[in-house]
This record gives sequence, C-alpha cells and structure tokens, in this order.
Amino acid sequence: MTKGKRGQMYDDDDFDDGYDDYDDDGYDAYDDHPPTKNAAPAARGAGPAKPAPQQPKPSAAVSSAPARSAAKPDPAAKALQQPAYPLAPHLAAQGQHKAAASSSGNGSGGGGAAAAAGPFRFDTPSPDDAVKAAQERRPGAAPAHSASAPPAPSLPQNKAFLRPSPMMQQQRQQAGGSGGGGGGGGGAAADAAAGGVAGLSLGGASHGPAAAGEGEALGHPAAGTRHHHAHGGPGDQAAAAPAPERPHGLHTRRPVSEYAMEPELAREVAAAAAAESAPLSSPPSTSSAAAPKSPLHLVVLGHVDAGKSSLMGRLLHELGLVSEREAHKHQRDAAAAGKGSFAWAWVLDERPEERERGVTVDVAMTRFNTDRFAVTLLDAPGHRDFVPNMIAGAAQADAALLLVDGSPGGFEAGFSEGSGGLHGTPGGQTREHAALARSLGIEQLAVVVSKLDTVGYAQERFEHIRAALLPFLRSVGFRESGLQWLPASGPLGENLVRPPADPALAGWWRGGPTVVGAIDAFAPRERAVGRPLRMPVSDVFKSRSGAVVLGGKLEGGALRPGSKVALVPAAAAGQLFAVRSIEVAGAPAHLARAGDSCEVALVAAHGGGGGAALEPGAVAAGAVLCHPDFPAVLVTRFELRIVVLDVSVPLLRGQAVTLHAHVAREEGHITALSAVLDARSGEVTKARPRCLTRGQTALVEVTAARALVLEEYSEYRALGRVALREGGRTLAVGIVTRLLE
Ligand SMILES: Nc1nc2c(ncn2[C@@H]2O[C@H](COP(=O)(O)OP(=O)(O)OP(=O)(O)O)[C@@H](O)[C@H]2O)c(=O)[nH]1
Repeated sequence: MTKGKRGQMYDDDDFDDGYDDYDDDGYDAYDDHPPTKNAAPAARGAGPAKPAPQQPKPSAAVSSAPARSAAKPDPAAKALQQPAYPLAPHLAAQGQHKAAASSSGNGSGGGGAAAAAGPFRFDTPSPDDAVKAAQERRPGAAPAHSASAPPAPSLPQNKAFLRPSPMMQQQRQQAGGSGGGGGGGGGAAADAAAGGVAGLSLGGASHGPAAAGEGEALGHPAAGTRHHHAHGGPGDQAAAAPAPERPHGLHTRRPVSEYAMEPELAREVAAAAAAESAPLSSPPSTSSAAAPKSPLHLVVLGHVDAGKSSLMGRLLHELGLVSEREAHKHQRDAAAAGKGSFAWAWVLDERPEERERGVTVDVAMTRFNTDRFAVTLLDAPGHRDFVPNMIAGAAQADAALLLVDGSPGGFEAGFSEGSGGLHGTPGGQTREHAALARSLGIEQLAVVVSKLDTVGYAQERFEHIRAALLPFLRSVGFRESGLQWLPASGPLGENLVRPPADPALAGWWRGGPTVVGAIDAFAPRERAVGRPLRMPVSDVFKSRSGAVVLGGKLEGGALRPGSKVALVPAAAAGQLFAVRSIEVAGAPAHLARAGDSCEVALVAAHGGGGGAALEPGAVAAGAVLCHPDFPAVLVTRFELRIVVLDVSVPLLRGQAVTLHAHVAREEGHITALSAVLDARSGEVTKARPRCLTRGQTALVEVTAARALVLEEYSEYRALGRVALREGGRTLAVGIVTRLLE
C-alpha cells in the first residue's frame, strides 16, 4: 500500500523563518509548564550519512520473521463485530487528491523519493473511495437498534472519530461482564463504585446523589447504538441534534476564576493525587491491578506506511494483550488476503477497507499499561487525506511516537517537501504530522526509526535520519529535551519491550531505550483539576442497561457518580444530567480527573430540563460535557493568534477554512486580518494587513458557519488550539486569544 508518497508542504526556509520564531517566542510563551524531563539519548557514534546499502524488500524481511509456535486457544480472544462507522464526507469531496494519489510515488521532491516506490504501490482505490464506500454502507443503513432504544436518527456522515480498537472492546467486554447478557456480569464493581457515593450529601447546586441510585457497568455499547464523535462538520449538528440551545445559566458566563471545587469532590481528588504520587512499591509491568498510574494519551504519528500499526500491533502482543492465537489468526487472515506483511497492523486496522488497502482510516484507540503509565493509545492514520482524523487523535494526546520509515527512500519520501501550489506535488506527512502535533500542544516526541532491518540495521542510516530530522523538529517548536530517538521494528519485534535481539542492532543500541522505555520516559501531564469540568465528547453509545454513555478525555475538572453535568450544545435548554457511573481507562471508577480518558453514564437529573432522557443521537458532534454552573460557551466569532504555514497563495480576508479544535470541526471564514505580530515580542508590526504570507504570525478573526465550543487558550489549552485547513492542506495553526461572539 504505499499509497504514494504524497502530502505536501513546507520549505525549510519557510520553517526557518516562521517556526523558529514560533519556537523562540510563541510556543514558549504559551506554555506554562516546565520542559519535559526526558532527555534524548546520547548520540551513538553519529557519523556522516552514507548511502544506504542495498537491502531486501521489506516484505521479504518481514516474511522471514520467525514463525511463532501455535499456542493454546485463548477463549477470551473473540473478534468483535464492528458496526460501520461514519466518516468525514468532506474527505470524499477531495477528488483532486485522488489524482495526486494515483500519480504519486514518483518523486515528490526530496532525495531518494523515487527509490521509495517500495514494495507497496498505490494501485488500489483511493482512501476517498474507502470513505465513500463506508458512507454508502452506513447510516440509516445501520440496522440494529437495541430493543429498548428508539432508532437513532440518521447519523451525520462526516464525522471522524476515535474508535476503540477490537482489543479495547474486548477489554471492555471483559470488564463489563463475562459475556452474560443483559448488562449483568461486571456490573458489580461499578455498582459498588456508584453505590458507595450515591448516598453522600455533596452539597452545592451542581452535585447530588446519582439519580439512578445504582451504577452499571458501562460495558460495550448495545449493538447499533454507538455514535462516534470526534469531529463535527457541515451538517453534523443539523443532522445529529436539534438546534443547539444554551444550557442553563450560559448567557452570563461566570469567570473560571470563581470556580471552587465542591468540597467532597475536592477531598477525593486530593486523595487520588496523593495515591498517584506515592512511590511504586514494585514494578508492576503490564498488570493493570497495580497501584494507580498516571494517564498518558499517546498518539502514533507518521507518514503513510511508516509502520505505525505494525509496531503497535506487535507491541500489544509483546505486552500480553494480543494472544498468540489472535496473532496467528491475523497472520493467517492477512496471508490469505495476500497481505501477509500487514498481519500486525491488522490488530489495530480492523475495518475491511483498512485491511483491503492497508491504510489506517480512522483513529484506533486502545489501552495498555507500562510501569509508569496507563496509556491510551491513539493510532492515527498516516495518509494525508486523513489528517483531520489525525488531528482528532493528536488533540487529545500528551505525547507522541513519530514513526519514521528508515528504509532507503522511505524516510526521504515521508520527509519530502511539497512543491507548493494548489496542484503542486504534496510532500510527506512526517512534516505535517510533526508540525500539527506541536501546534496541538504535544511537546514530547519519541522518534522511532522503523524498517532499519532493510539496511541491515545500519547505524549510519539512523544517524542520518536523526541529523536530518532534528533541525526540522526544532524549527516547528520542539525542544531537544522533549525528543527521544530510537530504532525499532514492529513486524520483527525488535526493541519494543525488550532490548534488540538482532546482533546487528544490539551491537550499537545496547542500553538504549526500547519503545516501552521511551514511553515511560515521558513526563506525565499536569492535571487541570482546578478548573470547571470540560470533557469534549469523542464517543457516544447506549449501554446495555439503556443509559447514554459519553466517552472522552477530561480536559478540566473532575467527576464522580452523582455529579451533575451539562452538555454544550444542549439538546434542550437547561437540560442537566447526573453521572450514574464512570469508567476510567476501561475500569469502573469512583472518580475521574482531568487527564483521564473516561466513559460517563448519564441519566436525566431531576429538576434539569424536565428530566428528559438523553438519546445518543441528540449529542451533537463537537459537544463538550461541562460543569453546569460554569458551562462552556458556544461561539461563532473569535480571535486567533496564528502562524501561517506553507501557503502557496497569501491568506486574504474572506479565506474559507475548516476549523479543527479538540473534537470539533466546523466550516468558517477568516473575517478579519487584525494585525501582523512580531513573533518574538508579540507586538503589532502592521495593523490590518491586506494579506498574510507563509511564516507570519498574526491576529485574525474567524467566523464559523455554526457555533462551536472553544475556550481561550489561557484557560483550557486543549480547547483553545485550532488548526485551519482548506482543500486538504493545513494553512495555519494557532490558539484562541478571545471569544468574540
Ligand atoms: N521490513 C520492515 N517492514 C516493516 C516494518 N514496519 C512496518 N513494515 C511494513 O510496512 C508496511 C506498512 O506498515 P503499517 O504498519 O501498515 O504502516 P502504517 O504506518 O500503519 O500505515 P498507515 O496506517 O496506512 O499510515 C507493512 O507491510 C509492514 O509489514 C519494519 O520495521 N521492517
């Protein structure tokens, strides 16, 4: 599948101009927490770049991987049927990329691109076709609705989404019960969690006993009731929900500074923080029953075909989360489909179109534990048509693995620059992903050089790639202290959990970090528990017992069973909900704090909006769960401080853009060019410029076609970062400086 080495975009010169400034001034000024602690491993004999030796084709190398012996059957290993999912239709509209796709792979600039034609060709239908096909198969089409649930409204078709991986669904199923029907099984733990606090007097208007009294295992959704939300987009809100209404008290927004956490909740938060900071008694490795771990949201980025899915699939196997039996099954199925080299990628890429094409289409989400972290893993698509999905993943992430293809020509293709222009040759996604990741707040990056087996694990190749990539990563705002570098091979299992076994790699990488070691070297994100609740909703489903469950990452505040919450936008004015039960990182919990990835079962709260039940279809794409006394606001006009990326045509007032922020996506226009700023001092160098060119830092006003939830960056970083894209290219990235309308 190489799907062509296409993408776009930046000139080194542009980055030197633009991003260096951003680095020196912009980002550092925005960031209010200390630099990451992990240091890049010492250079190992950095030497001059040498031409890479001839090497076997990757596929050959992969097929020579030692066969794994048959293992005893794992009864838990069940392939779960995934419903058809909505995909962003705007992608389907990007017909112009198809042409680029089918003609790509032929030297998109950058040395060695030609050699990168590699073993997989872009000779299957474009991802756009996959999207269209998926759309044609889905919505209204979605057959099964739970008996008790009314049919969900026809789903909007343009949502990207975060999709629990099959493995995560399996974990969910196991946590939610032993497969027994009717929501029983593992409900007991959640019941205990919910019941234990249900009777507490919480005080304050915003919290009360859980309306339902009893908890429930969130389990996996009832068939046909899952709605995935990561992005809203044109038509989303209209199709998915009634016209947004502001919840109770929204018109007069209370300043965040007035917020004080409810005492009972604050006590629990403090106790959880103390438990988390207690030293680890013994390294618990991958067991999930150990002491509480810090959450880490990790996104895997990289150019198409860099080896992301294979690496993560094999890593999950090495961590004991994918059984031998499943691994064999994937190998068998992949081989039978003539895609033997993708066997490990199939652990995460389970949609038929992904398997057919070997391209990750959406963001697969799964979880695993390391010694230090409870990791939520987001495997983002590498194909440029799916950059919006990648943004949805990266917007939640605390750290990233950037996979770089070390095979001859592979790195060069992924790192190539576009020739610019609307119809110019696009470049590789290594640049765009790294720049977007940084702009979305990711400061910690482990660069994993894959496929070095194709060059006999030549250290020179590794050092050459590091030398080429480092200046670029610095130019887009990464600090060297936030970068780690390591070699690894997914299909061959080299340097994932254990040090490399192949002497050719072990010889020069002895003592260097493994992939898991690099993950454990990331610094945990500070939890923003001191702010009112915010949870952008990335997943909606109906549990077996009929409660609506919202999934997402808490970006502010904390929650416990009984907490009252509001949704913005709300399906009905003043509608409030009570948290019935919570799962954090897949396990029943009595508390969720900022930084946690959780699933929250909601019931109508008495006295809030007439107690009307929430239906999954009424949760608008881009919705955010909020503290009812300090809800987010819906905005249509706002001021951004942006850095203009590689635009071939200057940005003018009236420029159409697609806005990406947290899980929201909305169409809009740049309605005012307010000022060009000095990137270092932030001072206005030119008021009301007529246009903005690449590399410039500027204040602009943007008007969205429909209201969406945004926050000023100074209050909620994750809700205040925006990427402006158009025609499949990222024009600018920036932060929200003011909410205007
Ligand atoms: N020789 C070799 N091949 C590899 C290695 N890693 C991945 N591959 C192969 O490269 C191909 C692409 O791997 P994937 O894991 O699907 O790549 P990806 O980055 O997830 O691709 P997208 O999801 O489409 O962006 C597969 O055939 C893999 O077997 C490696 O370390 N060595």
